[in-house]
Amino acid sequence: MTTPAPTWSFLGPGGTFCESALRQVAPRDVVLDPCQDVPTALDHVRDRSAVAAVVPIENSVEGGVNATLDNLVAGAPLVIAAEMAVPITFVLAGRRGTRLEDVRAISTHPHAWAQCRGWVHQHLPEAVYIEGTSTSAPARALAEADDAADAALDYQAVLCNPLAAEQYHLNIIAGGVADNPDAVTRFVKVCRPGRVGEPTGADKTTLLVQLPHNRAGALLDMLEQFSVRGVNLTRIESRPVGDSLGRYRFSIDVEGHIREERVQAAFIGLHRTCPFLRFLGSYPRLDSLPVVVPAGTSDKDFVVARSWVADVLDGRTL
Ligand SMILES: O=C(O)C(=O)C[C@]1(C(=O)O)C=C[C@@H](O)C=C1
Repeated sequence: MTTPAPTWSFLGPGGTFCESALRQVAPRDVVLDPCQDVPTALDHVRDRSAVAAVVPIENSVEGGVNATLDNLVAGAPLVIAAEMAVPITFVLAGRRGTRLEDVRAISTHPHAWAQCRGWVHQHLPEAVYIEGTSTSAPARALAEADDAADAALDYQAVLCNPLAAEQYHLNIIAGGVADNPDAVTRFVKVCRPGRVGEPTGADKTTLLVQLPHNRAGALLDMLEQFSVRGVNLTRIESRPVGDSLGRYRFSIDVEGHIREERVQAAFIGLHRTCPFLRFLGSYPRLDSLPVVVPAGTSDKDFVVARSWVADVLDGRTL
């Protein structure tokens, strides 16, 4: 009996940067499940119609991707299993015959627009922006618009992945469009939670934590849970809880794996002192750089210290 090919959801349609990220890690026989937005892609993992989703989480120009950060806190728990980075450059593409001077309106994903605003301002200062659900959705719509419907489309060009321009047979009006040529977006592969795997020595852990309300020093106390255990933070972002002003959750990446003692100890401290804590996965870090474990915080240090306590309790140590 052959096992069916796994289905992976992602922000579609085909040709998004998200699909480029998925291709880095998905098995060859993957069944693609392109979704119209990030929450739908994540819900397909929750309802078991997909085994994994690939979604953007952090953009080097725009920062955290709120659609992903907010969904990971809201629905049934999911965990990050891998991270991928995709260098981002755009092309300005249109239907055959469209010239730069014909472009009065451009559609793309808001993050893409944020990364190309300067270029557009310089080359098409009059062009207006039409929001798209992804970089490739307006590309596909432009390609599918027949001449009769063309008048109904309110844009003449899109900013998209060069792969999308190719896939939808659009003409490239301008290539290498980007205000920052080194822009990178970090994507994550997200799965349903299961038994946590083993550490590789070069891991990252993602979590969400909410501070106790209205308490002086609450943020400092939370950060100390990491610093006293030698756990280094690589990202921290605040997101409003949503129910009233002034209440925030923090989305945090730390170096290390939840199977490591010092990371576990930090989680235990947070669990004792914060009203909300969600573990969002321990996974190999992209750059494979081994995590530096400060003196006194290695697993061995914890084991030795615990056995000293056991000796005290048993009356073996004075
Ligand atoms: O629309 C796409 O192609 C996506 O993969 C989404 C996304 C994002 O959310 O940031 C990813 C990379 C680019 O920065 C622009 C858009």
